[in-house]
Amino acid sequence: VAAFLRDPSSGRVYRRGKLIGKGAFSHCYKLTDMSTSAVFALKVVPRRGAGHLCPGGKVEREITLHSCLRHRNIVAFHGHFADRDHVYMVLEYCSRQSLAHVLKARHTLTEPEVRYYLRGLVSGLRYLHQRHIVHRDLKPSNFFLNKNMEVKIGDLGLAARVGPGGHCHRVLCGTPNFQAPEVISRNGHSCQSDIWALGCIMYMVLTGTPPFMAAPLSEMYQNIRDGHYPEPAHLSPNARHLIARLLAPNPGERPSLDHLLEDDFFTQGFTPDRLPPHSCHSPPIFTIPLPLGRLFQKAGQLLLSQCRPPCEYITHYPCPHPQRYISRGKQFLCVLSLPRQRAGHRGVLEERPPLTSAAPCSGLPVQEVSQPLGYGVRIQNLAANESVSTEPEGSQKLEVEVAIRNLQLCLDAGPSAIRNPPGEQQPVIWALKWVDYSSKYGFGYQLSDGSSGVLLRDGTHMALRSPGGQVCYMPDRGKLETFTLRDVPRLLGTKLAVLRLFACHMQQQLRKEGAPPMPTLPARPSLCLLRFLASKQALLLLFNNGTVQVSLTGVQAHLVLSGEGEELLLTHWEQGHPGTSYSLGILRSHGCTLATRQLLHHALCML
Ligand SMILES: Nc1ncnc2c1ncn2[C@@H]1O[C@H](COP(=O)(O)OP(=O)(O)OP(=O)(O)O)[C@@H](O)[C@H]1O
Repeated sequence: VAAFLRDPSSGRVYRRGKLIGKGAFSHCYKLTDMSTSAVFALKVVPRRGAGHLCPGGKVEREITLHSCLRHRNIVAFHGHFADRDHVYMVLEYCSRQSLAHVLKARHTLTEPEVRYYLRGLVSGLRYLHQRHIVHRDLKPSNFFLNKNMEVKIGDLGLAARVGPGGHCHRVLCGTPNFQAPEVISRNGHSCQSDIWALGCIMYMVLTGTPPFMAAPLSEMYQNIRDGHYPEPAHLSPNARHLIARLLAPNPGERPSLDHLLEDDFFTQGFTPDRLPPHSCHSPPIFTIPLPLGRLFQKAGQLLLSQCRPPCEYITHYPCPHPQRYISRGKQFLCVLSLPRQRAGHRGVLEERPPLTSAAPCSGLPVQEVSQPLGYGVRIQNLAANESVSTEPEGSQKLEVEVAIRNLQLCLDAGPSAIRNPPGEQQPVIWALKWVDYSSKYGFGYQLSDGSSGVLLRDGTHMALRSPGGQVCYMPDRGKLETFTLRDVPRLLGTKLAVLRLFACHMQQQLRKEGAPPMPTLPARPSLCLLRFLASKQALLLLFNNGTVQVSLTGVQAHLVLSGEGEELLLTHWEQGHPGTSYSLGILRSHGCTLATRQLLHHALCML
């Protein structure tokens, strides 16, 4: 191949660079446009072999199909030309080579990485299928990675258009390990056959080997037809379940690309927005025990820069380190506020937002201290004027009052008893797990119905509802915006990333603890955490539907007050026991134990 090449139709002159690699029919070189210095990959096919540019031939078909595609997850096709000896295709240069190269170095990938790659691949493949094109040769070596670790489907040498029946010619093509049952049975390749290949790839990147690889080939083909593959027992239940769905022998039973990302594997696990380049040769670190490490820090810095303009909200106490703010025995109220600043900026005092006259407690003496991550903390001395109203407009006062009334109702219901009355088991929504990182990002929690939420530092709330992965965002009290995971606006991307980090961490913790499967309860899109309050003995959570949860610190004991009026239900969990619920009527007739009363009382004092 000449050192300089000229595309006769555009007049562009290119300099051929080093050989990147060789395929069965082609060589690939680095290529530089002499006038713009733009770098490309040059795929060179010899004309004597597969490169016959005959109409309907392999190369002709590849060029015809590939040249009209434009998608961020498909290798871009920039042009083609030919000379006497070769056909040249000018392609987007993917400097980090392919997923096959990553696998060679890594052997297996982590689930968050697999979600990341699959999300890109599903997007690119959906684009192809919408244009009635099937790839027919999906495999790690055809998934290219650019400098930013974005994944791109490439090598459309075997791609074909499907006919009106949804199938293309009944030929046996593609890599044998990834061929679908209908392909080896010569029923033709369809979009579902590509989805089968995705299942094989998912299995392979998680376990290190393809699901079907027996020798002789006839035995492997039989396993493919039967959908028999070694059970990857060490993978998470969600991963195994999705693999089984993708590898359904009946093509009609495989999930469609439109619904694939709604599978629990995606909605119940963290998906990074990008991968670090070092993940090509070593596993990226996503889950570091609290504090959740660098990734959180990055997400948090982004969050700080993307949050709406400095907003103040009063912590009645989500303040993580109260002792820091108590000075000379005086009672202080902390007002945390986000400064207008760029991500990564660490200066605080110079950048703090000005006090506005609308600030809830303006007029009081104000002290300032600095915080390492870059937000200002204004401390207001309540002792100066304790009667001042600390409730901002549209506050949570009503919910607090309702919660106090309900706690009081239970306390007043009946006398102390030696043991709790006979209860029943009811499906109750409560927080099984939480992550308090409110000093930087927010308070994340995982509910018993499988959904997770985060009360962010700017007072907004975001939840990921299960099943289906609906994202519910509350920018303000009483306002609810819902999105599918795919449609979440870019502006909310970082908040979603923080929520997913929390969710991933909590799910892993629950898995480690061997938590029982979540019960299926009706989804409540508008359910959100209003406040959390911590004392030395307990954590109290207050939800906007009036539910109050008190969880004892150090001991596995939780009390949840849900419902209202005569429907009020007090549910009690103790280590190793299932939750037991008592109606108000039962409490009235039997009373409750002193321990339960003390917990109720403690919650009342906290509120
Ligand atoms: N757009 C690209 N950017 C960077 N490297 C590429 C690009 N396209 C191909 N390569 C690299 O060039 C080599 C040859 O790729 P090519 O697509 O020609 O063959 P293959 O996919 O490896 O084999 P086959 O054609 O037999 O499936 C591979 O190592 C591949 O990683």
